[in-house]
Amino acid sequence: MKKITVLGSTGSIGTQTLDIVAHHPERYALDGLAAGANSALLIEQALRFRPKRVCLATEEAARAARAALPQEIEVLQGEQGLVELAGGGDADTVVTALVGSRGLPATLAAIEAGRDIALANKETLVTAGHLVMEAARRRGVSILPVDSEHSAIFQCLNGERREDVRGIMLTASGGSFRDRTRDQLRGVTVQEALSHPNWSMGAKITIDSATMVNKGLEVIEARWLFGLGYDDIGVLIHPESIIHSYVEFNDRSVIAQLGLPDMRVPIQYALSHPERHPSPTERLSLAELGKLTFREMDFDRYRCLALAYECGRIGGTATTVFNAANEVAVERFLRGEIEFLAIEAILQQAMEKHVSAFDPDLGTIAEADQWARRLAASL
Ligand SMILES: NC(=O)C1=CN([C@@H]2O[C@H](COP(=O)(O)OP(=O)(O)OC[C@H]3O[C@@H](n4cnc5c(N)ncnc54)[C@H](OP(=O)(O)O)[C@@H]3O)[C@@H](O)[C@H]2O)C=CC1
Ligand SMILES: CC(=O)[C@@H](O)[C@H](O)COP(=O)(O)O
Ligand SMILES: [Mn+2]
Repeated sequence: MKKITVLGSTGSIGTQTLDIVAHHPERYALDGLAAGANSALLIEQALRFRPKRVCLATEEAARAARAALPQEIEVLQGEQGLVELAGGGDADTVVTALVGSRGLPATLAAIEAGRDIALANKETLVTAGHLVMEAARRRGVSILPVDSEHSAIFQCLNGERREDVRGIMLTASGGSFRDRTRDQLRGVTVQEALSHPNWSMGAKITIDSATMVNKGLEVIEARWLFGLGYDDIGVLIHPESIIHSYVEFNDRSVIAQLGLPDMRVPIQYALSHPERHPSPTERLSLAELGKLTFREMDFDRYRCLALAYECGRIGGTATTVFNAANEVAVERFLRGEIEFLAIEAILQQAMEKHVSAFDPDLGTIAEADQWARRLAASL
């Protein structure tokens, strides 16, 4: 029986992880659950799956959980509670499914405690990839990708020698506005931006997908997960999201991973690796689909992706700043404070003003993150 802790259990990835756990009660049990303020759903999950401990971000939500849950389920609270939940208990794997760089301390705590990480929270790698990967190496823990593209690459690399890899290609749906020109992006609404063509996801990543920041974060995520240079990581628009990514080898062979757009497949693989178990998801029928289409990435149309590559190549705190400025800009767009195209403008300005610090420690990363947040809030 594999014991699992889910950070962000009430979100899109979190609820789908619990779906997988429910589908395989003989294989998986929950050790801990954490959420932000949604105490109602977390209580429901805790009563159903009976973890030993839960954590909520706000005091009010934690109070509600203490009142509703039996005494044997311990209720933790706040950032410190999250770190305790991730690093304590006896989970084999911690699924990092909360959103944003706030996931970093808990991810590091889980790694230090020797837990394997099923990593959805890509912002932690973008913010401090070198620290996360170095801690994982030192503690001998596996970082198993949940992100669909990285799960695809991970599967394609299975049994291959790294020196035989020529490069990887991450596929991108193109997001909510893929059929619009830049001019047509002026005045788009939050509602329009939130309607992703293929995936049902949390609000922040859905906006990231529309700006193509998501693919930028994924390029940086891939750099850390697979140890590749930025010249060897490409992005291709694939509107159907059936080919989740592919690897090209030196002999010109290309190995791709395909499947319907359903995150329960990569989530389950991150938990079952190296085994594969029956899945509660639909089968892919290429005959029914008939055709798959592709478009060259247009870096003038999707300038945020070009910016992400630039930050990645600079390295150090440049990616920390890119991520933090984006988190704030997306929150502001979702609140209706700024236009869609202002997200890109804020990222551009943050990058122009930032002087990257190299090989930053946690303190330097926290400073850069806070600096970028203040700047992005003021622009
Ligand atoms: N959704 C998807 O298909 C994919 C997502 N990812 C990545 O996975 C991560 C999660 O995305 P997604 O599931 O879409 O996001 P959601 O917004 O759906 O869920 C976010 C989760 O984080 C919790 N949370 C928010 N604030 C805090 C906090 N302060 N402390 C603890 N928990 C908190 C939320 O709790 P509450 O409900 O209480 O607010 C919720 O459980 C992101 O990094 C995203 O980029 C990667 C690939 C695909
Ligand atoms: C499901 C998943 O992994 C998302 O990160 C997805 O990639 C978003 O779709 P885009 O290809 O539009 O960014
Ligand atoms: Mn993805």
